[in-house]
Amino acid sequence: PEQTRLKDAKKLLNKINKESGLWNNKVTIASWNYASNLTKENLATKVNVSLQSADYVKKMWRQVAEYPWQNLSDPDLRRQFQKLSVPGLAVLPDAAYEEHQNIVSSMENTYSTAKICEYKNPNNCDLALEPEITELLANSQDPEQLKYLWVEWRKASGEKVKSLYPRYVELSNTAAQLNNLSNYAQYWLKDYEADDFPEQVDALWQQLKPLYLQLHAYVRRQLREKYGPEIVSEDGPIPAHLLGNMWAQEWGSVSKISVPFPGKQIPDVTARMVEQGYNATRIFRLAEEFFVSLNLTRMPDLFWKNSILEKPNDREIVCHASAWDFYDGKDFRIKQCTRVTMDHLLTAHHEMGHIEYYLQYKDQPIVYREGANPGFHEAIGDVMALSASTPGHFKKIGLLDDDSVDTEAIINNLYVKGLEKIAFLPFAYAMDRWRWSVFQGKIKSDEYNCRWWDIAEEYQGIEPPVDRSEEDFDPGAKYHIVADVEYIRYYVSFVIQFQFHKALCERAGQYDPQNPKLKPLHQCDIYQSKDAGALLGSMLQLGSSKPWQDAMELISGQRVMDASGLLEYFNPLIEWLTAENQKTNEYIGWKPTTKRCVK
Ligand SMILES: C=C(C[SeH])C(=O)N1CCC[C@H]1C(=O)O
Ligand SMILES: [Zn+2]
Repeated sequence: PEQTRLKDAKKLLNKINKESGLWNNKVTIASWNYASNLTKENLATKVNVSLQSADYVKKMWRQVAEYPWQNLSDPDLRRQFQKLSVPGLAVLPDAAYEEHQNIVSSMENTYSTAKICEYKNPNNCDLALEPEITELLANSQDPEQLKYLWVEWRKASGEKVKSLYPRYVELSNTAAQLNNLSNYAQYWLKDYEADDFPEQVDALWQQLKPLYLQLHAYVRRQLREKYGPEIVSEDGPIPAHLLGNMWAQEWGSVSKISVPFPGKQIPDVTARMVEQGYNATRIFRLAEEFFVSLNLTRMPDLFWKNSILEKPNDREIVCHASAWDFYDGKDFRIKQCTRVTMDHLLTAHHEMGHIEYYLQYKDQPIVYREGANPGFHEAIGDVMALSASTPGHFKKIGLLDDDSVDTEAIINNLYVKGLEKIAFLPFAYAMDRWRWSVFQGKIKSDEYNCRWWDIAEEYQGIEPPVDRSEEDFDPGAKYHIVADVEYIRYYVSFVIQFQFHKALCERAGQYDPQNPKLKPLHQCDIYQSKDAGALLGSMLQLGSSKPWQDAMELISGQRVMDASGLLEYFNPLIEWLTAENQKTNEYIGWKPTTKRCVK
């Protein structure tokens, strides 16, 4: 009878839940130990533990496959079994799984330990991406030095892992097929629970591209005025090395030379943070205080004890910021090579958003301890940062004196935010447009690099500072490519975080589209709103126990991703940029690059 079957099913799920919790904890500890001390011994231990864990996963996988769970009457039990039936890479045969682990660890190690020599000083070849190269790229205004850093980083990172990537693709696709999915792109996309998800992503891009074109045209003009028409053309792609970021993924660093109203306040609080003696711990305590003000959960003591918030000077570690769940309901950590800058203050909120999500769903079954979809997990911290980085909030915490909100100040603030949020969209889309095509076999290994630049030109309207070739492997110069981390999650996050922001601002009584007497969306600060915190917390507690459309409906009343929050937030900027580009008769868009990519 059905009751007996349900009782049996729950018993099996409880057993699997307990076992997989223990194995996840062991694997996460071994992964943490390697990522925070990149030695051969720690790598061997990590691979060894994950192979043991994979043996368990394969056994569990077979047990689930033989269990008649598909016709259980309880949809929640079916959902748990469905997730257990697609366990991922661990179902590769041991040798293949070990090879996949070693390839990814090797690519990530190369990236994390890559060094280049100082520009015009071959005696110092100790520059790492974090902090040295990142800071030079953000602050230098010497186009030759910028070109040098851009090229040398790619030689030291991407080019070094080029030979490994085809085998990584092959093994990843094999794993996907063992999981009954056609390729690794489909394996990644399954987490978005929508057959037309790529089309949803493209529809959002069609809606947002006009914003990007206006920002692109305005920034290109500003860079041309700074660096001259020889380097920055009137109607071509923007040379990627001038945008203040190694991957041109966010352009915040060029605000100082391009802000619309230079005399007015620019909300870059880095200098004030340094002046006030901010350090890593104080940055994270400030972020925590924001979550606590919403009546969300504070960081457990273990978090402060086990996290690594500053780059150690006695060993090599993976400096790319990350947040870790150890699946025991107690141990949650961040690893970040924190610098005292506004950018890292925002990143601290981003990472702590992951920890808050872990804390909120820590009592869910293991299979549900993930975001409603991966984009949700990336959005939470950014939603806090949207409030925490308003001029009004910065003034409240003493990081900004002038929080005036006259038109010119508003345009400056939205411009700085737009360089971070609007510029990012085509980059994030391009990242997985390229990888989806690679996993689907539409891009072959002998055209990896030139197709990468076709896509970067098509979506971002950027070009390399020098010709490229298939000797290069520029995708491998970006962390998520070498570390096997899916990226469309960030594109989703940068859209839905404004949907969440709008919903929480309304719940906090800070914003109402029908009431112009309240503040505009971009000035909303949900700080100390227990109502907003309760609404957000109720969504976070779900983990992935419900389809993301249910979680979206709970917080925003909608069951779809919707760009109108982002469009509303940036509306004053879009109007200003459009008018400004008309005034200067700017060419909107870009003609094909003159740079070549040699097959
Ligand atoms: C901060 C993290 C760790 Se989840 C990150 O990788 N981000 C955050 C924004 C986009 C993306 C990147 O750096 O490429
Ligand atoms: Zn993240």
